[in-house]
Amino acid sequence: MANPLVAIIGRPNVGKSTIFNRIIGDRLAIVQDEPGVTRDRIYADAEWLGKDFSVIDTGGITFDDLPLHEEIKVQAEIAIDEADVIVMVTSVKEGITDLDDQVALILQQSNKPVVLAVNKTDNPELRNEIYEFYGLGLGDPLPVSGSHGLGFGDLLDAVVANFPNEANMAYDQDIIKFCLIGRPNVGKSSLVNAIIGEDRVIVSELEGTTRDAIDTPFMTQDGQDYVMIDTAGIRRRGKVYEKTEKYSVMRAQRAIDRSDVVLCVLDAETGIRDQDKKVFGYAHQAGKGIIILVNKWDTIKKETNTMRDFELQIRDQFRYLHYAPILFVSAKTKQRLEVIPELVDRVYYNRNQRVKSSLLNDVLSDALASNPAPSKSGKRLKVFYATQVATNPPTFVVFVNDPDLMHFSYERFLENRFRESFDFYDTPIQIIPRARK
Ligand SMILES: Nc1nc2c(ncn2[C@@H]2O[C@H](COP(=O)(O)OP(=O)(O)OP(=O)(O)O)[C@@H](O)[C@H]2O)c(=O)[nH]1
Ligand SMILES: Nc1nc2c(ncn2[C@@H]2O[C@H](COP(=O)(O)OP(=O)(O)OP(=O)(O)O)[C@@H](O)[C@H]2O)c(=O)[nH]1
Repeated sequence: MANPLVAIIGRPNVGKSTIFNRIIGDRLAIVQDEPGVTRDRIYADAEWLGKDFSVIDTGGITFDDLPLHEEIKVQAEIAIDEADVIVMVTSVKEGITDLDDQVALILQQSNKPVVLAVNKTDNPELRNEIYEFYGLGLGDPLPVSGSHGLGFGDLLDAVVANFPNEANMAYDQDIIKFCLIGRPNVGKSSLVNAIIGEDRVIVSELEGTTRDAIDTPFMTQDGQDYVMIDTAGIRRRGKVYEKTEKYSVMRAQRAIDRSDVVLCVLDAETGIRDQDKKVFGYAHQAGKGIIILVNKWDTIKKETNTMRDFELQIRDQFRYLHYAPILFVSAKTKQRLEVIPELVDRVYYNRNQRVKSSLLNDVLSDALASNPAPSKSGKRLKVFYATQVATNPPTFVVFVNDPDLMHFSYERFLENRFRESFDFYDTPIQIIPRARK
């Protein structure tokens, strides 16, 4: 379940972002009007010959107060700490530079697999010049051209060949994976400690599973296994790069990708900030089950409508999370923390439901009868039938006469009908309109 992570590193201007974009292909074409981290991306999913992985362009994590050669060292450190395979990018145009040598030295001392890409090899003549790159001591240099899209087959073959054994990376299917995300200081670590510290929780070693050192497995007394993914980054404390925003966003994205359910933590004391919206939006886009935790509830003076008003604010500012339950908690007083595992269970269970086609289509016909499909420029949308094609998140293909006639608001209407009729509470639902000939 954890996709292998590939880090792209190299000195400025060698073409890292060009190569990043080539590797992730058209995945940057993200639907507009959706919240989340869409621009200026340094982390994305990719696929090669049926193998899924994630890529990070460490060149995008910059440190204003560091001189260049120090900045590159930190980028290399991030790659070594996080990635399964590192792609070091150089350029045939300039040959080996001092900075290349420094980065190569750091990589040699790590025991991470490195694939060496010699970029800007735009034509066959330039291929003769790549041999000097053996001098970096990182194995065979592979010629690529980011701008012309050359050499990527061999490059990705070499990357994929270095992936760790899949069996070692997967948690068992019935283990519920969740993570806590939120901006610095909202209380993620305190929540983690308070949840794990509960008497009803037994920290288990998940025998037989090689678990990621940054994850915390535990079991509740009813025997349900959980893995808290990337335990709020607490084990990386002390690294220079820990506090930079791009790094923490990347880290959160990766934790979200690996989880079934995401606990989005807000701070009651400071209220909602713009920064909260970015990663919450990503969790929604990734189709995860979402629970909103309002932490530090102990700091708030309560009057009759305090909770209701706060809830209205959340609903207003996070409209796309209309399905997510909200829980007001305190890591300090432990208020309502005991509800969290139950809620995580419920979200997980709901997202994994599979609905019988006959029932689904009964609900669909009722929905169509109560609110007929709209028409657009004289053409009316006809909806024929629906079928559930996936769980976790629940995904439905709806067959129609012309998918272009499916308006967002009608899609939302069907989504809500399905949600209410089948207890798909707390989870995004995906609806894919498809033409039936
Ligand atoms: N000739 C040639 N130019 C390339 C190739 N790939 C990238 N470039 C150019 O090299 C320059 C740098 O490319 P980027 O992808 O921005 O390089 P980068 O390593 O991400 O740079 P930083 O953001 O400074 O770290 C741009 O002008 C690209 O158009 C290539 O394969 N051939
Ligand atoms: N009053 C009150 N304070 C809290 C609560 N939870 C956390 N805090 C305090 O908030 C501060 C930040 O808590 P952390 O748990 O370190 O927050 P974090 O989100 O892990 O922070 P980063 O590691 O910086 O991302 C600490 O001083 C905590 O003691 C709470 O429920 N009530």
